[in-house]
Amino acid sequence: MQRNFLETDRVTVAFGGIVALKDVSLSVVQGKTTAILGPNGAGKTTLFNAVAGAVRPTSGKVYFQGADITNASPSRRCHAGIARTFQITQPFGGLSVRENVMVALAARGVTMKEARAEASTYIDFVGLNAKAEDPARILSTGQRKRLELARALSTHPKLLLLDEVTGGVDRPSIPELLDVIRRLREERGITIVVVEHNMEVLLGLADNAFFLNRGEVVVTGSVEEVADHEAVRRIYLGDADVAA
Ligand SMILES: Nc1ncnc2c1ncn2[C@@H]1O[C@H](COP(=O)(O)OP(=O)(O)OP(=O)(O)O)[C@@H](O)[C@H]1O
Repeated sequence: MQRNFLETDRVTVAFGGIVALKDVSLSVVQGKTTAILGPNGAGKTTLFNAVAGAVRPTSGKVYFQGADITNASPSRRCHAGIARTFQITQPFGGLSVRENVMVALAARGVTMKEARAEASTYIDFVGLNAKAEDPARILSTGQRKRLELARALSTHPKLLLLDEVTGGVDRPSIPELLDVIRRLREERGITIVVVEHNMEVLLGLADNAFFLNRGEVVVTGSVEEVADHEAVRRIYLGDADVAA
């Protein structure tokens, strides 16, 4: 059976009595940017965790590049080309931007000399050259997000899961962050899945979207179709629950 680049096949994740995901079938096309939308507690982070390997589905399967990775460890998935960023960025505050990227590279076992050279490439890519020797703790939220992207690049990802891309980022800094994300796809061929609340951002960034509510996919389609869907508009305008 021909499978898409990333697929979840009827994935259910239950934490005791709480069903965080219920029969979620997600399909991500290589080279496209896919958005995951939904109100608080809809299951977006749990879906990322199930793809990255931080949680195991209670039932269902996860496929990446045609291979069943449902039971693969997070490090095996990382090795296969899956990387993620987090809602709350966690750089080593006392280390410089350059050192933060080098630490990520060292985890891959490269020499210090190679790590320094490769780190420069990624720091340049995300536009943090001027901050390379500054400690990460003095970076703005937007700069931290870009540092996180540089760190993610060090794993040579084919698929990048971005949680709350613009969350906490001041408005004027959003365009340059989005520009980096677009270039990840255009120049590095990385397939991107984003969780993002800002509809304006999504319309300029994503091709397809999946809208989750209470752990279930309730709307899918192009990002424009999903943004225009009545249930989605209701949630975004009033934060009401679709099932209510
Ligand atoms: N480790 C866990 N143990 C118990 N319940 C959990 C766990 N992780 C998530 N949940 C529950 O699963 C549901 C989905 O949570 P999840 O964090 O995936 O939603 P989300 O869409 O990412 O929400 P937000 O937008 O607030 O980040 C919630 O009810 C949450 O409380």
